[in-house]
Amino acid sequence: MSTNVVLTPRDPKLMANARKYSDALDIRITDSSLRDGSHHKRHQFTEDEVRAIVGALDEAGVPVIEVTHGDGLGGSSFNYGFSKTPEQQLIKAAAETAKRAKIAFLMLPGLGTKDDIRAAQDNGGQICRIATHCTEADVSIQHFGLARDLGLETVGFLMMSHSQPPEVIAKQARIMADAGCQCVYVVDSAGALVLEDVTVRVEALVAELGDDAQVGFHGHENLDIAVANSVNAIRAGAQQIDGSIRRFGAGAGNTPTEAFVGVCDKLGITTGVDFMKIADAAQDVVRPAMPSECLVDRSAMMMGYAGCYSSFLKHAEGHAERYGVSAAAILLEAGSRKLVGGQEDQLIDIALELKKKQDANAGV
Ligand SMILES: CC[C@H](O)CC(=O)C(=O)O
Ligand SMILES: [Mn+2]
Repeated sequence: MSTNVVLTPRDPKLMANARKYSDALDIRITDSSLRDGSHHKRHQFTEDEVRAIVGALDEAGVPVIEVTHGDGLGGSSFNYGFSKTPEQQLIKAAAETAKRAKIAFLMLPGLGTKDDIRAAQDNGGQICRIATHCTEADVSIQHFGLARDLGLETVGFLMMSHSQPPEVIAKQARIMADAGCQCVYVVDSAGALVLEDVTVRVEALVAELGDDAQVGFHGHENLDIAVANSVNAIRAGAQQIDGSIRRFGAGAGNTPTEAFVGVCDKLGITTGVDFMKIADAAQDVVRPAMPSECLVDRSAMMMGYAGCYSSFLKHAEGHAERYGVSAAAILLEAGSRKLVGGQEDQLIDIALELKKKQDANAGV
């Protein structure tokens, strides 16, 4: 367990790397509300909402803004939920609106294609974020190769990082870095990592990657500690951190960008984001575009507790209503079965099994 209690002085080589990718900021924040928040919004973003949110984030100084369907390029489908507005149109609107921020997009190999990456770049996307389950980094190799050939900046997402020990995800991070990934993220998809769980994973990646690639952290708020987890990630050497303004993300949402910026200000960690402006943006621009607040409610807590993929929440709520069972019970069971993204259909099986048990208990 780490004994770090203050911001770790960085290796000068890593800091040089940070300057290369992060414009001399201590850490670089990526706001994911227009991608991770797409889950909470059931993929119903309009172009006007994207322009308004990008404008406000850009004005506040957020350096990177991610825009895509919640499940990444090509996610608009029966299984994941159809987008109201084609994501490529939203990426284009974001790129047209941003004056300073770079626009990032997410893709999961097998769901998005190489042509989707090319289209996103044509529409103004500059950072290609490629996500795999944390034991399957090898499926991203050709996509990182393409992204680098196209001159895109690259980020890798090791999803469900709570489910594997540090040494396993460090080896997976090495696969991504060798394939051309410039920053590998520990992704706490379930919001299940608790404080030192983050520290040891980030430290393992930093040790493995050295100055070959940066390390990032993407948190979820299901157990209400995403800001603290993100600070731990920085102390362990992470140089890129994801937030979502107003926590607008899957499950209980992500690390709230505005609170995180405030905490960084107080800790002397430079983000380049103006706290007053981001606080205003959260309240005045982003909240009106949200269908509801992202809450640490019973279902969200079950996801963090059981290690369940945050984007299952809306699917589980739909099945719970349809079959008259508890969404929290579906999510708890999905966590114990270790379901991963792409297995959304199995939530229906769980709901039906719960219904059968419930009916049997009631003598139906
Ligand atoms: C694309 C699926 C997923 O929402 C990516 C992500 O943000 C996570 O795993 O937390
Ligand atoms: Mn997420």
